[in-house]
Amino acid sequence: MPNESNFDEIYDFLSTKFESEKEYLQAVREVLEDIVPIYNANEAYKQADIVRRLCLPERVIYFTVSWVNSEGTVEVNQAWRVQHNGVMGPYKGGLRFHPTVNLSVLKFLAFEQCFKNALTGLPMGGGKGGSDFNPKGRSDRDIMLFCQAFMRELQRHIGANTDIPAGDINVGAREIGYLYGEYRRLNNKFEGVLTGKGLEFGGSYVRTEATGFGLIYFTEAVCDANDTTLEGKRVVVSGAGNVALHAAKKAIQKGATVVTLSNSRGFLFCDEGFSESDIAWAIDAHTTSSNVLTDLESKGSGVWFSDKTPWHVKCDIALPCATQNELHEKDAKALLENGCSMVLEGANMPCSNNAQEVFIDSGITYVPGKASNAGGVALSGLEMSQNAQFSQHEADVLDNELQSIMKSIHARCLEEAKRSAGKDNYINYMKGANIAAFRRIADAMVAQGV
Ligand SMILES: NC(=O)C1=CN([C@@H]2O[C@H](COP(=O)(O)OP(=O)(O)OC[C@H]3O[C@@H](n4cnc5c(N)ncnc54)[C@H](O)[C@@H]3O)[C@@H](O)[C@H]2O)C=CC1
Ligand SMILES: O=C(O)CCC(=O)C(=O)O
Repeated sequence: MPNESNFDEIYDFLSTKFESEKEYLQAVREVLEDIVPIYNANEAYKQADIVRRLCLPERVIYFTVSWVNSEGTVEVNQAWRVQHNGVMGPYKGGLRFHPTVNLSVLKFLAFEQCFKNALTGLPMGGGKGGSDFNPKGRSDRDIMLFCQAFMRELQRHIGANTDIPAGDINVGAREIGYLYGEYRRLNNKFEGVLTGKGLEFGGSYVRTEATGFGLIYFTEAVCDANDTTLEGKRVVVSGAGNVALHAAKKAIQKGATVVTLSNSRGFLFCDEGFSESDIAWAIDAHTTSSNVLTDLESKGSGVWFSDKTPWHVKCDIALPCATQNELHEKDAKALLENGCSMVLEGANMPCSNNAQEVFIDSGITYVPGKASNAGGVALSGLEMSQNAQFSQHEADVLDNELQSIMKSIHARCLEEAKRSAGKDNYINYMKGANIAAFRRIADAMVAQGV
């Protein structure tokens, strides 16, 4: 029996079942509007009830992490791994340690990850995980103890061909090292079960840089499609973590002027643009400093604005690279008023639905993170294949591969956006990304049966 569907029917079904999961519903809503017409036009998709099945995670693992900190006190944290969809390959996606982590946040991230991973063209399904543990201000030893306790639970659900976690907010090289060490000790296996590992134990060159660099390679492809370049463009970046700093570094190398960086406490403004050495310093310091941006100000670079976001700063390009829902409708309007003509997401879902509408209605270029920040997971895919071959490729080879993957993601999105463009010929990258990814996943789901 074919399952004809419409947006309201599916969205109502999900919002009744998961009423309190606002981030998950937001991410699903963003995709559903674009894919329901594609679904309804395809008998095989309808026969297999693809849309409803694709919106629901295949498996959600919940566990409690009880651990003893370095002072001997027992601490208890909540943790999850959402294995959303595995038709394209082993579940793949990062781990986030942050007090705001909950099931809704991880379900939205895992859902988006499936679309992102499909866009890379590599054989990876989508997943995401993490914990409400807050590593800020904790000793190195506490972080190690937490990571070990977390992995003692997680290890039974993952594996190099099953589910391969990586880093995300507050999970970088140090945490991946502790997690990997515990997995190896418990399983007596040296396998590519995590990506983002140290170069000495199966890590890949360019993985650390890949998300931020990939974002700039995608931006270059957009510029190219619009007969322009990054040279001389003013760029507003939010965030001051892995993605933001590597995006800033590559943008500067391409001749752009990066005028802001930010964190949850405010933003740093540098009218003449940060130098490459400012950013190199911040890349070294950001995991140990309690506020790398005020430290940068103390070194004479930029002016710090407490409790403010960077969206009212004049720019040509905005790159939100911090966290979800950091850019709202009023911020989108401020960016437009100040001449911004391109917004490309480095973070996952940083723009609210209303902000996205402002960009799209105004006709400026807006690219969702599932396309523009896919460089990180793409390089993770390359780390997995290096691990499977027990090999390690050179940095320049991997950087070239990253550039070519970002170009082909851009081409896939552009092709679908052109195909679905209205009379105004607006290139809707969000629609292009959603549809291009959906077709790949839906075809794989049909092929694998119900
Ligand atoms: N690390 C990776 O490879 C990838 C990360 N992402 C996404 O990029 C974003 C940033 O991740 P990373 O740079 O890896 O994390 P990170 O932990 O290195 O940096 C996060 C940055 O965001 C800032 N931040 C966090 N919450 C904030 C808030 N409420 N308001 C303003 N700033 C806030 C932090 O101060 C920090 O500067 C996240 O949305 C993540 O999901 C996406 C693709 C891959
Ligand atoms: O490298 C990975 O596996 C995941 C990266 C990630 O979490 C993301 O793309 O949001």
